[in-house]
Formats: sequence, C-alpha cells, structure tokens
Amino acid sequence: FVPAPLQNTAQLNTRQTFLQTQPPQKSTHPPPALKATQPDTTPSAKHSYPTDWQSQILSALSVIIDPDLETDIVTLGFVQNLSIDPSTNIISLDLELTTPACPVKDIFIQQCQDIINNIQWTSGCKVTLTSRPNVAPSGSPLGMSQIGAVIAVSSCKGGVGKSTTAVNLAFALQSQGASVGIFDADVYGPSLPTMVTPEDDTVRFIGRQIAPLKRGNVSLMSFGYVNEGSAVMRGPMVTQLLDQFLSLTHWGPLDYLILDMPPGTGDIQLTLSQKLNITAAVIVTTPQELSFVDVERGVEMFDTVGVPCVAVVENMAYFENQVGGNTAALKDVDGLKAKFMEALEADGLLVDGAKAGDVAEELIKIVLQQQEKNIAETTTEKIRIFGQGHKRRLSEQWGIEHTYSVPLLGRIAENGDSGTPFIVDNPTSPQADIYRELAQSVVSEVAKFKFGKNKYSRPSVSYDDDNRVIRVFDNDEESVISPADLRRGCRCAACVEEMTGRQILDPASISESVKPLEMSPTGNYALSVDWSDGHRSLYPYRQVRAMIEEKQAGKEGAKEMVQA
Ligand SMILES: Nc1ncnc2c1ncn2[C@@H]1O[C@H](COP(=O)(O)OP(=O)(O)OP(=O)(O)O)[C@@H](O)[C@H]1O
Repeated sequence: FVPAPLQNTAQLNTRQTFLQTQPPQKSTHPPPALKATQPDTTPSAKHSYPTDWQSQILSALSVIIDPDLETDIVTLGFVQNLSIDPSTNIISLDLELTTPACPVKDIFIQQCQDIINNIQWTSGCKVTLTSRPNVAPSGSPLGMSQIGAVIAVSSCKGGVGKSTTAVNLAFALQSQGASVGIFDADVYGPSLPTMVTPEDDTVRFIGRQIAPLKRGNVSLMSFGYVNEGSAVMRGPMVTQLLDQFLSLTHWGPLDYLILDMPPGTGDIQLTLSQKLNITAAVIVTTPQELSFVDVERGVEMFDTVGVPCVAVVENMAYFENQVGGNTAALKDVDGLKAKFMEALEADGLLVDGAKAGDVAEELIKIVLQQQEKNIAETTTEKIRIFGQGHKRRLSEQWGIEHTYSVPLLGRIAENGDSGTPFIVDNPTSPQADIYRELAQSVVSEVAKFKFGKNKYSRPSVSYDDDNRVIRVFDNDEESVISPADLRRGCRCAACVEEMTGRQILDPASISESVKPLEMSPTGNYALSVDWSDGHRSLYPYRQVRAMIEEKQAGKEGAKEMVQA
C-alpha cells in the first residue's frame, strides 16, 4: 500500500509538523480494530486522532458522488468496515460497489485516498474494493438465484450479429472485473459452441443441476454443448425447455448473465422475456432503413414486459478503407542507395567533385521524409454500407443514448468461427474498444435501473381537455405544457431532417387546436402520442422535461422583463 501523493506542500508540511509534534501514541490498552458499527468510547486523550474520527471521515467522503446514481457514496452505503489502526492512524475501509465492473472504481479509490490523506490527523488510507452480493428478484428460476442482472441481447432478424455481440459483450464485461455467464437461448441454431470453445467440453452435473462449461472465468451454456445439431420443436415446447434448461444450469453467483435470445419478436421471445426476469436489453441491428422498424418492434416487445432497452448496436455498419499516401515502408534502404548511385554515375549527373554516395544519401533522406509525410496523411475512411445509422433518431425519439456502430470486419467473422471471441484475440483493437464501451454503458444503465433514484421513474402524463393543457406529474411536481407546443417539438423523421437535425415541420402549420387522442408510455424512456391531426410522435421523457423547463424559463424571463 502506497498512500496517494499529497496535493500541495502546505498540506504536506502540516501533516509532517503534526506527526513530528504528536507521534502516534501506543495505548497501554490498545482498542480493538475499530469498525463503523463499533463506536470508539475510549477517551480521546489517549489517541492521536479525534474521538469522532468516524464521522469526520464519513462526512469528508460524502463529497464523492456516484455519477450514475447521482448520490454520494456514503449515503449509498458504499463505505463499509471503516477502521483505524491506532498505532499508525492509517484508515482502512471497504468500498462496496454495486458491481465489480463499476466504470469509475479507480477514480473512487483515488478520491477516497486523496480526501483521507488530506485530513490532518490521518497518516494513510487503505481502500479495498468489494461489491454487493448479487440477489436475483424473487421468483427467479432455481439456478439463477444469485445472478445480479440478466441482459438480453436481441434482434428482430437472424444473421445481424446478435451472437457475436452477446459473446464480445460478455468477455468485455469479464475483462472489466465482472463475473459473467452466457446462455445461448437459440435452440434451432445454437452458435455459442462455434463461437466459444470451452476449456473442457465435458458436461458435468452438480447434484441434479448441470454445471456450465467455462472459458476463462466466463460460464457458458448452450443446447449445442449438450445436444449435437439443432432441435426441431414448436414454440411452447421451446420456451418450456429453455426455461427448464436455464433453471437447471448451476450458474452460481454471477454479476451478469448474457442471454443470447433467439432472433425475432414472436411468442418465444416474449415468453422468455417475461419468465426470466430480464433486467435490460441490448438490441442488435444493421443500419438499413428497414432495420429501424426492427428496433422499434424490439423496444416495443421489451416494453410490454417492462424491460428497458439500454443500448442499440448497429452491426456491420461500415467498413474501413485506408486512403491517402503510399504507406508501404521502405525496407531495402541500402539497395535503393546502390540504385541511386548507379543511375547517378551512369547518367553523368554528378557535378564537379560530388560523390555519388553522398548524393544518394541525400536522396534517400528525401525519400524517407516523403514516406513519413505519406504515412501521416493516410486516413481511414468509413464506408457506410447500408446508409447512415439512426443514432439521432434513437436518442431523439426513444431516449436511447447508447448506440454503437461496429464495422464489418474480416477478423470479427474469422473469430466467430474460431472458438475464440474477437475481443479476447484482439484486445487492443479499436473495435474491442467499442465492445468495452458497450459493456460500460450496460453496467451504468443497469446500476441506474437497479439502484438509481429517479432515473427511470416515468412521469405520469394526462390531457386536461377543459383547460386544454397536458399535465405532467414528475417527481412530486406538476407542470403543464400546451398540446400545440408539444406537437411542434416532435423530432420524428417526418418533422426533423435526419442527418442535420434541422426542423422540417413548419411550426405555423400546427393548429393551436391540435390535441392528443391517446398518450401512453413506450419503452422506459419515451412517451407515445397519437395526435388529432393524424400524426404519431414519440418523445423521450428527457425531452418533455426539457421542453417544460424551457417554457417555464421563458415565462420567468418574460415576468422579470415586465417587472423591470
Ligand atoms: N461486425 C462483423 N463483421 C464481420 N462479420 C460479422 C460481424 N458480426 C457478425 N459477423 C458474422 O456474421 C455471421 C452472423 O453473425 P451472428 O451469428 O452473430 O448473427 P446472429 O444475429 O446471432 O445470427 P443467428 O440469429 O442466425 O444466430 C457470423 O458468421 C459472424 O461471424
């Protein structure tokens, strides 16, 4: 353990002075290891630290805010087993996070160390990372009782790269410190056995349950491991079998179980989503125009069972092409020099006294400089295969903020057939970064969903026909917005230009008398409105909130102007 460096010399001097004048005293009756739960009742005079040391530490640490949960780490109960070594004044604590894959865990440790080290009477700090034990929602199938979150990876069509995404997401989560399992729920064409070769493919039993196979720390289960070839079954049989198979698998404690769903949005998928207590879904698509409809269908399916879609992956979105100068590096410098010399001498180009070797040397320098310039000018061009994706629409209409575009890449396809996931084989590639970012957004959104305060609370929205206003009841506050204002704020493809975000809808074309015929929550983030002018709009709650705030700010501003 090395204490974090102090931030300035003034603090360093203060601490040094303090330690010099008051060396930590050894009590004749050393107190037991102090825990936050065991208040120190010994008189303060015997110690070189204050009697209220625990509250001082906790209050100092309460400035650290979890960015996802928007609450301080003390209130969240992250600080556990707080103790002090009375002989050294070194503070120890556990940081019990909601997930070991927490994206800001290193920042938290650093912040804790900096803050505690800057308290005058401390002489160091030891932070141990832990995470909360996983507890599955009640009613979860037998083998899944210790699974923290079930993440469905889903697509409307087959062959868009759902299994590839599921596998790389799982291994990305594992590389970030989480314990992960993958369940391949495709009974017709299981792909996990091709994509991930387990270390040992013998299927074993633990009591009456099947032990998942393993690759590194990732647990794996697929019909393909227990049954050669694909099954021929009808819908109800499939869901029953999947349900049994999943429960019969002895997953043990897992932070995340990645569920590679069968493609489609039919009964099998709906029943699975209902039965398996899915925490969140990731939708995989290709960015064709048609596929946006697929995404909508996917979001709607998960919506009917209350599962939020946290990210969309546009797979095979583009391919990368190197453009620019000649990047081939000059390998045979001596050979080229010899050729230059030969040419210089043969053509009689040498002026008086010049040596062919020196001139050739100069020429080589010019060639190498040019080569460097060429390489610097080389850029990678992204060629979009199916057109520009739908990031803007996904965010503006559905409130889905996490959209990732994965290129069509030979190595991704090769790894799909090789039994080793792409991210394991190519951890430093830019595409591995994309999968890691996807994993981080899943971790953050799941944490918000499970532990956040208001993030996923849906405001209640109703239309008050008497007063011709839409009433929004949000976080114990009611606000109103006029139907025409909300209608004019529609960001759908017909109202806003997809690429530039420019409004196509002429606000003046919307009558003041327009009103909602039906309003219903869609997905966990958006409100769907059927308007009296025949239009249908989707508004992320974020947008509704922003529009109300804007209107209120406008009104306040106008009031102030009148008063002035
Ligand atoms: N980004 C990519 N670049 C190149 N090849 C890819 C990419 N993503 C997936 N593939 C390849 O496309 C094929 C289909 O991928 P995958 O099996 O993941 O799709 P799927 O949607 O799960 O299909 P199914 O529903 O039929 O199981 C595989 O051969 C895979 O290796």
